[in-house]
This record gives sequence, structure tokens and C-alpha cells, in this order.
Amino acid sequence: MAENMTGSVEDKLKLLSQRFAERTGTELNEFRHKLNQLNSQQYNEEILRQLHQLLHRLTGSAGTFGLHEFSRQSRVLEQSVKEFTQYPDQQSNWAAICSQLKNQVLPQLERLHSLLKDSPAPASQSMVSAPADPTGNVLVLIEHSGAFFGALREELLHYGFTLVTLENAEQLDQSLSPTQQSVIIIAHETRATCCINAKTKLQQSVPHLSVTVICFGSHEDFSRRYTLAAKGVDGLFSESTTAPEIAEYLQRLESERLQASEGKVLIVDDDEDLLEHYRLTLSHTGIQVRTLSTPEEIFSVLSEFQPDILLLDVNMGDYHGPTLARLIRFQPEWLSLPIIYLSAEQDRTEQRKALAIGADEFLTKPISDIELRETVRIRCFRARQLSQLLARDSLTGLLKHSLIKQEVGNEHARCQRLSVPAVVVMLDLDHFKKVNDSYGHGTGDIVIKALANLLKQRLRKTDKIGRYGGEEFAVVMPECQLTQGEQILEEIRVHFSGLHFKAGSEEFNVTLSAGIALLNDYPSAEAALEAADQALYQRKQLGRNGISLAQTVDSKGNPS
Ligand SMILES: Nc1nc2c(ncn2[C@@H]2O[C@H](COP(=O)(O)OP(=O)(O)OP(=O)(O)O)[C@@H](O)[C@H]2O)c(=O)[nH]1
Repeated sequence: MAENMTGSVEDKLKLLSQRFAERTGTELNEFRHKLNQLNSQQYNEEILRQLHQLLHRLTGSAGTFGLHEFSRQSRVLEQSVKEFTQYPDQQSNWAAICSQLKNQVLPQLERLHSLLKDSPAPASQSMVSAPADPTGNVLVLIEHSGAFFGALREELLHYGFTLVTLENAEQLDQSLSPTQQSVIIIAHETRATCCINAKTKLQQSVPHLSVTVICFGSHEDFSRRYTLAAKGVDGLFSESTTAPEIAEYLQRLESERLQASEGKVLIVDDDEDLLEHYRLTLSHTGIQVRTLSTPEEIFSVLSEFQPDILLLDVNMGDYHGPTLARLIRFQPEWLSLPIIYLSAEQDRTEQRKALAIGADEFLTKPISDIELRETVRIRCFRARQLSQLLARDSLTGLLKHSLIKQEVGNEHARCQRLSVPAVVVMLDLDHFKKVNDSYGHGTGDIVIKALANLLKQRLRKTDKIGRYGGEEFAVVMPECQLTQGEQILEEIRVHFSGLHFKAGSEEFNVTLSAGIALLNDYPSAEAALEAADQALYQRKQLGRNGISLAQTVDSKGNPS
């Protein structure tokens, strides 16, 4: 459906809204016809259920397509129809129900229909323009006399930040390119108000821009710090904070900002137009979206897509969202997946009941585009933070053993499915026991962290790095041939051996050895890991400080 649409996202959303109005018009017409045909002698329980379902669905979806008054009126009518469905003895009261359906509900359905026709063409809600350069980040230093400012500027330049120095925050808007994604203003606390004013002005003119204000000052006074936080200052450093500490903080801010627009969401809803609307609205802001209009495929999509969160419609024809949530929780790997219900249900008791069955939040339809975007963005961000905390090794920040093994498995499956090359690497520090014995465990930890940082810095964002054991690391490099992998690892080996470590007055170097295997050459991820490990072992035997390629084996297990 979406593939046939051309033009901008706004045009596509408008087209979806028009399609929704047309489809709804037809559905309402059909129902008016059914009500007209009702026979007061012939009990028809099904029609009440269908009518309630239709109104419930329209209440939820109309607002998303910009038909707010229609959604409100539909909700009122839905409530009346719900009361009929709860009549104590429907069958014996059927003649009375029929008469009310014809005399009260039918005219209201007609009014609803005319509302549809009279509504102006719905516009999409405040579409944020797509980021031109999602990684762009600039630091703006507002000049201040004193040694701290000058030294900070020099140090930050070493780290490779894009730096602008201004005398005054008011000049900020003239110094930025229109595609700029993020600005971090660093100023003395005496300039806080003027920086916050500049931030407000900037965000009004460039809505997608992330602006952070960080101040430095010399005091520790609680109430003064509280005042700065109340003004909107995002961070405060004392003048004794070192440049590496500030650089680390800025890098963390940047990686959190990037993470905030990197979510993955799976949406399950039986309304295909609504799904397409959600997909367009979210993917436009950088969130990866998968949609399913029926849940039968949900487990394979969950495994393959690995979403951060799941948005689940509550009423989907034959399927019930809370039952699906319970089913998903049958599998331990999805126990902590955040599930958010999407429903027009406003009854708090019903919402609580649904939440009790394995979900985390309830979003009440109609959901505005802004609410959808913000909820999904925040939820994905929190889910990622939490899973990082669980998945990452605390010393190095790399993936833990079980997680990197899982990544090797995922990549192996992808290689087999798409016939793309990928390599797996086992990497180990040489004579590391000697480092610990000679310089102490603390210094050993610094060496392990240095290698982890070097790997993070030099490998691609798409490569997965894990701490496999104490001083052993595993890396998966997708879309990579064996020779390419060997070349990259060789550069890493050379750079690592060039690092100078200090322990008291002593300086020393450490080397590493690695074994590499092409995932495609092995029937399973385990076999490829084993082959890379064997190659590493061989390298150690041959004299360390080098890279060895794994031998490939034929179907009988013989070297080929
Ligand atoms: N500092 C520190 N040492 C660790 C950590 N985990 C494991 N180690 C040490 O790593 C060393 C590994 O020693 P071995 O397995 O003998 O290997 P090696 O000395 O590197 O020798 P080769 O691998 O053969 O070159 C042991 O001394 C472990 O105590 C850690 O988290 N921090």
C-alpha cells in the first residue's frame, strides 16, 4: 500500500486521511442499511457487538486522522451502544432495543456520517522536518576571562569536537547551519539567563534542534545550583573539573542524544491505514518501525527485528491484545520487552485489568502524532538504557559474553539468509598475567579498558564487540570479507602495541593476538567461534602479537 504512494510524507499522510474518511463513510452507510433492515421479531445479538466494535475502532482512529469532532461524537455513541450490549435480558427486550436502535442510534449514525463529509481535509499534525545530518553536533563556548576557559578550549579541540567561540549567546543563531542537529552551549554561570534565552529562541525557530546549556562556576551552594536548574541549565561543573571529565560527559551526552532518536518499535494493529499513519509519523523522525496487521507472525518478527518496545492494539478482531501480551511473556526472552497498549478504551478499570496482563503502559486512542512520537521516543530510550545496563560489561562497556554470542548467532543467520559475508574474531591480550603480576590488577584493568576503547573507536558502528572472558574479546563484523577483517585487525594490533602504559615510573607496552573466521564457512555460529578460537590458539603457538586466519573445513570436517 505505502509503496504506491508518492510525494512528501505530509502528502502521504493526507492521502491516508482521505482514504480513512472514504472507508469510514462506506462502513457507516452499510451499518445504517443494516439497522434499517432490523427485524424486531428476530433477535440479532451479533449486530450490537459489531456496531460497538465499529464505533470503538472509529473513536480510536478518527483523531489520528485529524477528525477530532468525529472521534468525540463517535465515543458518545459508542457508550450508548455499549449500554445496549449490557442489557440484562437482551432477547426478551429485543423489540425495545430495536426500536431504540432505529429511533435514536440510526439518526446519530447519520449525524456522524454527515460530520465526516463536512470535516475539512485533515492536515497532518506538526511534522518535524527530517534531520539532514543526524550526527551533527557543535559545541559553543561563550567566552569568559580566566584560565579555565582557555585551557578547556585547547583540550576540547584535541578531542576533535566542532567548536565555535562566541562573545555572546545572542549571536548563536547566526553561527549555526540550518541542518545542525545539536548544540551544547558552555558558559560561565553568570551568563546562564542569556544562554537559556538563546536556547528558547533557537528551539522556537528550529524545532528539531537539541540545545543543552552547561555552566561552570566556582561555588557549591545548593540554593544557587537549584536556581540554575530552575532556569533550565542542564549541567553544572565546578572550575576544578578536568577537561577529560568534561569531554567524557560531552561524549556521553552526544551518545544519549543519538540513542534518543534510534529506537525500534513494532506496532501490531488490525487497522492498516492507521498502521501506515503511525509508520510514516515515526519513521520520519528516525525511529525504525515494523508493523503487523495480524499477530500470527509476531514471534518471527520479534526475533528478527529485536524491537525496543511493542505497541499493541487491544481489540483486533479475532485477537485480544492482553492475551497476546500474555502469550509473548510465555517466552523468557521477551519477559522484559516493554509493551504499550493502544486502545480507545477509557474505562480506568478496564485499562488496569489489561495492564495487569503483562504490559507497561496504556495509550488512549486517538493519539496525536506528537504524543505518539514522544511516548515512543522516551520509551525506546529508557528501554535501551536499561538493556545496555544489563547487557554491558561494567569495566569496558562492551557486550557481555552471552550477548556477544547471541550477536554471532544473529549474524550467522543473516549470512545464511542473505548470502552476505561476515567475520567473527577472537582476540586476546598477550602475557597478560605478567602485566597483572608486575604492575598490579588496577593497571591491568586500565590496559583492558584501553583495548576496549581502541576497538570502539576503530571499528564500525555496525560491528559488535564483546568481552568474551577476562582478557579475551569477540568481535562480529557484518558485511566484511576475511581479508578486509584481517586488514582492520592488523591496524588495531599495530595501534594497540604502540600505546604506552604507565605504572609508577615504569612505562610498558602490551600486544594482542587474534584469530579470524568467515561466518559463512561454518554450519553454525558455534562452529565459527570455535574456528576463530582455534586460529587464536595457533597464533599464540606461533609467537603471539599477530593475526591468524581460521582454516575452513569441508562437509566432513576436513581442512579444505
Ligand atoms: N586486571 C585484570 N586481569 C584480569 C581480568 N580478567 C582476567 N584477568 C587476568 O588475565 C590473566 C590471563 O592469564 P592467562 O590466561 O594465563 O593468559 P596470558 O598471561 O595472557 O597468556 P597468553 O594468553 O598465553 O598470552 C590472568 O592473570 C587473569 O587474572 C580483569 O578483569 N582484570
